[in-house]
Amino acid sequence: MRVGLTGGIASGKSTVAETLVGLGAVIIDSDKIAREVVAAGTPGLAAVVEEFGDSVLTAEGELDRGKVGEIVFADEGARERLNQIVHPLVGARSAELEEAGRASGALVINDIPLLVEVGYAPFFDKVIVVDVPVETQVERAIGRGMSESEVRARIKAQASREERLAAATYVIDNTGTVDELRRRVKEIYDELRRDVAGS
Ligand SMILES: CC(C)(COP(=O)(O)OP(=O)(O)OC[C@H]1O[C@@H](n2cnc3c(N)ncnc32)[C@H](O)[C@@H]1O)[C@@H](O)C(=O)NCCC(=O)NCCS
Ligand SMILES: Nc1ncnc2c1ncn2[C@@H]1O[C@H](COP(=O)(O)OP(=O)(O)OP(=O)(O)O)[C@@H](O)[C@H]1O
Repeated sequence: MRVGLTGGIASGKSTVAETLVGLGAVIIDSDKIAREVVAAGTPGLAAVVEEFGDSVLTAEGELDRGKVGEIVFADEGARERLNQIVHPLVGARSAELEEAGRASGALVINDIPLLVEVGYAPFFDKVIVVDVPVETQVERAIGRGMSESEVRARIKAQASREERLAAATYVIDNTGTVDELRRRVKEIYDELRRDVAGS
């Protein structure tokens, strides 16, 4: 059984993922893998530099993420070109990790912020969507140090709430407290474990 976890920026995915790990699940974190595949010295980084030029590198030869963010969240064409380089690399690495996780007998959950945007929903048996209103996303992202314009540009580059909810098997409403969130996550985890045991 393939399980995906998604939600817009600052919706609470990492908090959900951390709770799932505490319950015994293995999480495959696409954001983390997306950083690894463009780390210094990787073919992924070389491909990004070929497309966007040397100016996206820091003095230390790493990807200047702030700069790339400024470019791609203001220009859909540039974002598409970056996605086309990074997403296949993330997909390949995720598949390897998923196989290893499954071999351990744990429930494996793919945390993919762009699951709906990239059209992956049909490849998952269950999709967990973390849902909050846009204004809550903005508030929480600002609380974590992002500027309002940065967060709104990212939200504009993502699926709408409605599009995400249409793909959901389970919806996690994260407008309450973190304790409430954790309780809902436990319910879903228990149900998924029962499903796996019964299949
Ligand atoms: C543009 C980059 C360099 C900005 O890096 P930065 O460190 O500021 O952000 P980070 O990677 O931590 O992403 C934060 C959040 O931004 C949003 N986001 C990131 N990339 C995208 C994208 N291509 N489209 C829409 N939203 C995105 C997601 O909600 C993500 O959780 C980076 O996000 C990137 O390489 N994006 C392309 C790869 C990608 O799609 N990653 C997301 C999941 S695979
Ligand atoms: N129920 C909640 N009440 C208040 N704050 C919350 C709640 N859930 C999460 N947060 C806070 O909101 C912020 C975003 O949460 P989190 O990092 O889990 O989201 P995310 O979807 O993983 O974000 P990103 O898309 O940036 O990776 C964090 O600072 C987190 O502590």
